Amino acid sequence: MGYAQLVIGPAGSGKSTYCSSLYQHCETIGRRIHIVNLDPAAESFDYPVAMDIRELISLEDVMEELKLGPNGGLIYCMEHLEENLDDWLSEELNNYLDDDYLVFDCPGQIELFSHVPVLRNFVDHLKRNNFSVCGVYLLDSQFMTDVTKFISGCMASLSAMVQLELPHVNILSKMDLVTNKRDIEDYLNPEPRVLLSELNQRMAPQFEKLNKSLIELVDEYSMVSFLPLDLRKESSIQYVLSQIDNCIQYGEDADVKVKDFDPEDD
Ligand SMILES: Nc1nc2c(ncn2[C@@H]2O[C@H](COP(=O)(O)OP(=O)(O)OP(=O)(O)O)[C@@H](O)[C@H]2O)c(=O)[nH]1
Ligand SMILES: [Mg+2]
Repeated sequence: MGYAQLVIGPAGSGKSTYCSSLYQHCETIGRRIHIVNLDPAAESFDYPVAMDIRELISLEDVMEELKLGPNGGLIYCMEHLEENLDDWLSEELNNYLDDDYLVFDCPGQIELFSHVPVLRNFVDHLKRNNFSVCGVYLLDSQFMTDVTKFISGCMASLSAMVQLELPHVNILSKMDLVTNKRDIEDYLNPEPRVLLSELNQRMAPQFEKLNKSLIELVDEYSMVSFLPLDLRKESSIQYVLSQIDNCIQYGEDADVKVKDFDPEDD
């Protein structure tokens, strides 16, 4: 059994930075993880790249040869990945051991996890290869300034959850930039009733029924639970990681690995 995180979320929400901080954290505590780049447009990395979609296809070539723009080009690259799951991905996965832990750094184009089937098929392929996979959805805390943005962030995350059908962890990223923690606290574990009343205050009266349905939806899917992530704090990274590990039942094997690092063995 392998383990994997699929790191998704809107453009610029901090996915690649999260991957690199996670890598550093794991290096510090002596835990083996591998970060995979799935973004054909990525140019530089703060982490060692274990697998790289750019070895399969180059966005630059696609844009030039097919006369596509950056987003159409990206979709083409991802569809190419989809067609090569059995060849390229399976072959790459062969390099990893049974209990290895892979973290996939995805592109930020939101259509990839709302209605384009590429990532769904990617995940299904991982599952067929015996990986236990968790969707890790990052949302930028900078946008959590009012209830309407919170709800639209929840909806985007929900569409990823419905599309991918994975255990799902929501993260509020860039907590170091939040100056007034109290503003955010309202959205970390909010009362549905409070959200509804805020929403009704913000919107014209004809939206009241819609607002009620939206809040019920968000509440029923337990979407209103975000883990705050402050990358300056090891404890924050560790907590988020432990929650994700829990979701994919990574644990018993970890004990074995810790023993491997026992200095007495040297
Ligand atoms: N202050 C602060 N800035 C952050 C944090 N995480 C990311 N950033 C900044 O936010 C910007 C986007 O970060 P990335 O990690 O590239 O975001 P991404 O989600 O990988 O972006 P795409 O791959 O383009 O979708 C960069 O300028 C980062 O330096 C954080 O925790 N704190
Ligand atoms: Mg990125």
